[in-house]
Amino acid sequence: MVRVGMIGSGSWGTALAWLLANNGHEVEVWSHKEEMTRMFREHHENTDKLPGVILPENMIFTSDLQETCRDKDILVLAVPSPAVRSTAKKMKEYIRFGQLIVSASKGIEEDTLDYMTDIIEEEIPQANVAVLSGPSHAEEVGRGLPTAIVAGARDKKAADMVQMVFMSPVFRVYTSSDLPGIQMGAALKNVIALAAGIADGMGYGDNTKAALITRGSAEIARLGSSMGVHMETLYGLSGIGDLIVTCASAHSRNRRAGYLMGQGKSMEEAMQEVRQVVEGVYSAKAGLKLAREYQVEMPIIEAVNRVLFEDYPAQEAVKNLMLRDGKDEIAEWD
Ligand SMILES: NC(=O)C1=CN([C@@H]2O[C@H](COP(=O)(O)OP(=O)(O)OC[C@H]3O[C@@H](n4cnc5c(N)ncnc54)[C@H](O)[C@@H]3O)[C@@H](O)[C@H]2O)C=CC1
Ligand SMILES: O=C(CO)COP(=O)(O)O
Repeated sequence: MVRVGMIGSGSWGTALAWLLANNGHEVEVWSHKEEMTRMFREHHENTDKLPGVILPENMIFTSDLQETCRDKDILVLAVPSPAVRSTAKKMKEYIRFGQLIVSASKGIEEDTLDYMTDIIEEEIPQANVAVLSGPSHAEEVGRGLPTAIVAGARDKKAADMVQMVFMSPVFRVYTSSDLPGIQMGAALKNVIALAAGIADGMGYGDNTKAALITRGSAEIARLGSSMGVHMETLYGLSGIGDLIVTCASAHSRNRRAGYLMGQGKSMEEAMQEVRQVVEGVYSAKAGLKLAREYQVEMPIIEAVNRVLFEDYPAQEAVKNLMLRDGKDEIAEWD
């Protein structure tokens, strides 16, 4: 048994708290709003974001960050990516040297192009930072449906610890040393999911979606190759695995937001209707910035940016993608 502090109690923090409690760990859940803590204390359930997943009677809920960080073997940070830096800043003074913090958020910070683990390391230099990522919708993890995921850390001991704590008969955890690769795949798959959702919303078919998933994966791999991440990671659970689930699943918020936009809603309207964090909207500009910095062609990521931020009609974006100059898939002719 280990003591876990869950920082963030949206759908993902709630599902992970449920999983960890089922694994026999002592879990304390921090919410940034008192009203959320009251909801948890009253119902032992996140009635707003993950209804139906009942948390144990003895689980502690609080809005006191210091209390959640104190005396914990592991802290899991599961807030939306735009809140990771500000939350880490607040946590800093409560973290002891070498305390393990696992990032469960998916995104790339737009201004700095930092991954979530970079942000945590910058803000809390005394912490030992890891990441947990992969195809893992909270709605399914919270029902105990078999899921496989990756735990990444610089240090093997930390990755092993995360594997040991999270692993269960319904939650299989692989370890990895490729922190950048895991987080690049996790952030950029959300942008491709917006494109897949837009295509669905416009009434296009499975051929279109398969093309977007495959060519989206080629874009991410091209960038990854220029940035020196491992291709195995991008073709692994946190890369292609998460890309598949987010583009295909009925649970996906990014796909759903895209769908609404494909049906003619604005980005703001779609985000409001989804009511849960749509991380692809925050990672889209970061993806485009990386493409430019590393001089890599990423036409789908570029098209999503135009549709999201320039009011560019999705029909035109699709036409442009289809009518780009003909390209090779492989070009090793004799
Ligand atoms: N939901 C899922 O299936 C999965 C989500 N994730 C990642 O987990 C992260 C959190 O997502 P969800 O829990 O799904 O979001 P959610 O939309 O279910 O909940 C977000 C929660 O964050 C809270 N929040 C908003 N601003 C905050 C702040 N400044 N400080 C602290 N909390 C704040 C909101 O009150 C809300 O409870 C995201 O980066 C997401 O990509 C990762 C894997 C699976
Ligand atoms: O990252 C996630 C699942 O792995 C959640 O994001 P989506 O809900 O957009 O798929």
